[in-house]
Amino acid sequence: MPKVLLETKGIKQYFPTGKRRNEKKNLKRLSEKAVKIYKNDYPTENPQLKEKDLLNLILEQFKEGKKFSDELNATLTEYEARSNVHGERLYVRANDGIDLAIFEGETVGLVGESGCGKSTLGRTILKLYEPTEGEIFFNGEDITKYSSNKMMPLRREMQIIFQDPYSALNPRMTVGEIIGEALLEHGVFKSRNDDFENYVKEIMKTCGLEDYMIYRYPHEFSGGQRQRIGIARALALKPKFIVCDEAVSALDVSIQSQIINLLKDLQKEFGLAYLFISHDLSVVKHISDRIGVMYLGDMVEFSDKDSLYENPLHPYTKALLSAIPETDLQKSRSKKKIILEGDIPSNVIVPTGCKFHTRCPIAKNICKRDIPEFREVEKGHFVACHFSGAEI
Ligand SMILES: Nc1ncnc2c1ncn2[C@@H]1O[C@H](COP(=O)(O)OP(=O)(O)OP(=O)(O)O)[C@@H](O)[C@H]1O
Repeated sequence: MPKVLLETKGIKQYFPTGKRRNEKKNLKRLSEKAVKIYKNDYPTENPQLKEKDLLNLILEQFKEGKKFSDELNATLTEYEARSNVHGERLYVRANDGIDLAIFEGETVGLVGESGCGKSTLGRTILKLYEPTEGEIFFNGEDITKYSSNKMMPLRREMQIIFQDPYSALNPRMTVGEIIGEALLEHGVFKSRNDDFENYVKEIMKTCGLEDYMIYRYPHEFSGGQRQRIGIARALALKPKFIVCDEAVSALDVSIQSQIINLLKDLQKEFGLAYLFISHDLSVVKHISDRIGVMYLGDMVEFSDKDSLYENPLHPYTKALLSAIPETDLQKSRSKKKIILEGDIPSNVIVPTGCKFHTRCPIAKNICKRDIPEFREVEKGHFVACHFSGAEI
């Protein structure tokens, strides 16, 4: 049985956005708008009711699933979401209670649309952000409350590779200095002596970089080579765990597969565990053992790779998978495309009930009202949906 290396329990990461102002005005504006549309769409229904009572009636019907016009639906959804915000401040709810376990030597992929909170989770796990709520364990040690000083020895074991190989490397430092910086900081070497240089060259070689590059500057290299430099830097301290945050997204497809193969080789050689963050499900497929799908700060599905691709249970996962292009023409023709309507809602004013209900093709009344539990429906396959697995 593999050992759990990293675990999060109920991680919440809320970023304050400022004071909540004019909320009463907003609600008033929305309720007036809803009543106006309703009166226009159904001029003969309940003309005797006062505005307030009419609004309550409309909201009741909305929750019961009555089909209104798109405009009225959108207005009522926003009204409900805004009524649902408590307290004085508004927050960006980047992570809204995430449980995750990563085993030694495995790769967990994390997918979801831009802004759903993947990077925030990766950074919170590394304690680059303090979590608003929840707990983080590394190697069984509760590191939630560790100060940056106390985190220092653990930093050797937990590293990150960033998306943009162009901006992530200091242009004033040579490749050797970039890769070796952490070695000096952590006292692995006292100075840039011969042993230091040989060690850096060895790491470079492992990452497919040649010796001569050690005295060169990042701008002299291609995107793929720069990403190799970023990987070498992360690897220098021989970590156990690396967060790869969109590590191949900025690269050409052919270079992407080279870097993924390099990451896989390094994993085998050093027994590394990765949290591999990407918005692209076809990239994640090549490297992950297990995959989590995020939507608006929540983990909505989590499972081993095969189960997820062969038997997706959440309508959002199904929609993401249906968007992957098929190379086989036959398969491509028979593949059902699920087009999600509308935009991702704000993660400040979040929808009530299941956050996905505003875009979900199979949403029912309960979805507007009740938050679905994140539950294990098959061994190791978790999903947060009232109608998991239902046909779309
Ligand atoms: N330091 C911060 N302060 C305030 N809000 C933040 C901060 N970092 C992230 N956010 C917000 O949190 C939400 C989640 O962002 P995050 O970068 O984690 O998403 P993501 O899924 O990684 O998206 P992308 O792939 O575009 O980076 C976004 O709405 C973002 O604007």
